[in-house]
Amino acid sequence: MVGLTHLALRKIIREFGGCALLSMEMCSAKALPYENRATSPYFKFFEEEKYQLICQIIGNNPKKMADAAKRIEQEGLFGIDLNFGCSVSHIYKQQAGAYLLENVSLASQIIEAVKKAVSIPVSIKFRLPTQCTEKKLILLAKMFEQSGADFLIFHPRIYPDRRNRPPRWEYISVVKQSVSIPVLGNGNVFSIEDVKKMFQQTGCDGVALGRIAAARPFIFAQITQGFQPTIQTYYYIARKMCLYLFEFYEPTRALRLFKKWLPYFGSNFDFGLELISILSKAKDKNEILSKLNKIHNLKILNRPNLILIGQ
Ligand SMILES: Cc1cc2nc3c(=O)[nH]c(=O)nc-3n(C[C@H](O)[C@H](O)[C@H](O)COP(=O)(O)O)c2cc1C
Repeated sequence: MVGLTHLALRKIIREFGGCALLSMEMCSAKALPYENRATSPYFKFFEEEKYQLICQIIGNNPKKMADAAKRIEQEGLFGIDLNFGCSVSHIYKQQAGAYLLENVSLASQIIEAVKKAVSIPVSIKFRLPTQCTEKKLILLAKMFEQSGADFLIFHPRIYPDRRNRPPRWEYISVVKQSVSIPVLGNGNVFSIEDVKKMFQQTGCDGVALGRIAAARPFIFAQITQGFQPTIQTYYYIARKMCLYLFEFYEPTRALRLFKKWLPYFGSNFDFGLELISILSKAKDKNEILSKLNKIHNLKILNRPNLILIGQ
């Protein structure tokens, strides 16, 4: 997730534990072969997370996507995810992301080229195509499988649906039933109960968590290991997020990333907007930490208020 699944968030998630696979921030396929890990703001990872790390690439040129995939394999990461789901308008206009759902032949060429170039797992992250019918969705999922995808991550929203419309989980079942490769469902899963519901209602093989992972990085440990957070857990996360961001990134970027993360963190609390407003006025690491020290009496919501947050 752009601006969210950076080194700092991933490190906090890994420290709590319980997560199977993690995704980096999306990388441009065109740029990726030339990225320098020491200076790139996106193509950054720790040695110890490589075994569970997926790098998502975006682009529409089969050769460039294959070259990017080779670099990811050479770096020793777990897998490659092809972004066929991004609906942000400048990406769509460049005929990449969700646009590829409307050009099935090019999408298929990309998957085939990437699969031919590497032997690590290749997944497809996609959403509902426009003017979606069940038939169109089934054909699409089958095409992904036939072209060589190892698993699918499906977010059942149509381009350009906004986030206030709920994802249509019933379409996850349609995808699941049309292929024999694993299907991970995604969309508005914000609690253990939601995870259970998604498995039960859709028959999916796994669940991909987005915004809740930023709001509650312990969610994986909570689901798979019974971790019980306390109010102190939340203060700890905010402090760690600040310290890690300023350790891993230069100060301007670190401050920007901290502020980008704040609405997700704030969504956990009653009067979260007030918390966001206080912390977003901070101008550097010390100010964030000192403001955090002065925040007391946070009231945790059972369910974070994430529905309207996001791009
Ligand atoms: C800030 C932000 C950045 C995102 N960036 C990406 C991205 O780079 N690639 C991607 O496949 N999805 C991206 N997404 C979409 C999420 O992966 C996910 O599909 C969506 O948020 C729905 O899942 P959720 O309800 O669990 O958050 C992004 C979402 C947000 C809010």
